[in-house]
Amino acid sequence: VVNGDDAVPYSWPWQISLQYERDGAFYHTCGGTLITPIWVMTAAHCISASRTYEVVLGEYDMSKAEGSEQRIPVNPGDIFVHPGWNSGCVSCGDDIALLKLSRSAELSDTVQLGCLPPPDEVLPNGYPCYISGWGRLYTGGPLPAKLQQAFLPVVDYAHCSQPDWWGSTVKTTMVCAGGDIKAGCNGDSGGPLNCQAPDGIWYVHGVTSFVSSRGCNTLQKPTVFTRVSAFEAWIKEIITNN
Ligand SMILES: CC(C)c1ccc(NC(=O)[C@H](Cc2ccccc2)NC(=O)[C@H](CCCC[NH3+])NC(=O)C(F)(F)F)cc1
Repeated sequence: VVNGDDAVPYSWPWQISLQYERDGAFYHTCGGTLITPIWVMTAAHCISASRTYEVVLGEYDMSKAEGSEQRIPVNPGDIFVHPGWNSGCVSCGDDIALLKLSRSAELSDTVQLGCLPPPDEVLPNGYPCYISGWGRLYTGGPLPAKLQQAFLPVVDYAHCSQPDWWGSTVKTTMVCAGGDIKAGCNGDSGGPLNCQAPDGIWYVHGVTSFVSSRGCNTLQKPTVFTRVSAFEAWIKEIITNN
């Protein structure tokens, strides 16, 4: 997250860290959202068939063990990438995947479920949301130890698809947010776009998908998210049948 702040510890208790194994150690590669005690929602582009993954819940400061972490392996056969995803075409969309955990997460005040928005709900321009993640602090920069967050207002499709914004790269199955000096960055992929409803409930409206290859916080190139409300039938189908 570029130009964000340290989140209040465990204030986004559905945020997870997706980690892959290399030479016997695990490394953060993407964010994700716990949506049921055994299902995590992340980005399809986070998944490589050849890798072994673990999900870390109840994480805040990556540099120390704080007692609330739960490390749960993901079995290779329990990774469901959206059938429409094309790894050579991030702008084609469908950048969403579901991971079934090998055991149930224990819910607590540091590990909670993220709520899915009403199906097909599209937020208006300027709606206040927050991105959270352990992605780079600036383009090419370091990963933070503590979970970061940044205020990222929604840029509606009418604005986001303007020629000098994302043009035809953005689709209606995506949500844009930001476009100023705050942005997601590598390592935030797969994580949530958190938006509070009038009744005070937080909903996860986006899965962090892409930023401009000219740099994470490029003006008029808002961070682009998979629009969760466009994929609820698929999410329900996968969770019901597996
Ligand atoms: C034109 C369109 C096809 C398009 C193609 C690629 C991109 N962006 C990118 O490829 C930039 C490149 C980059 C590297 C380093 C720093 C900043 C940006 N990376 C990204 O946007 C990667 C997803 C890449 C998926 C494809 N392999 N996502 C992210 O970094 C995140 F965190 F924002 F989700 C954006 C749009």
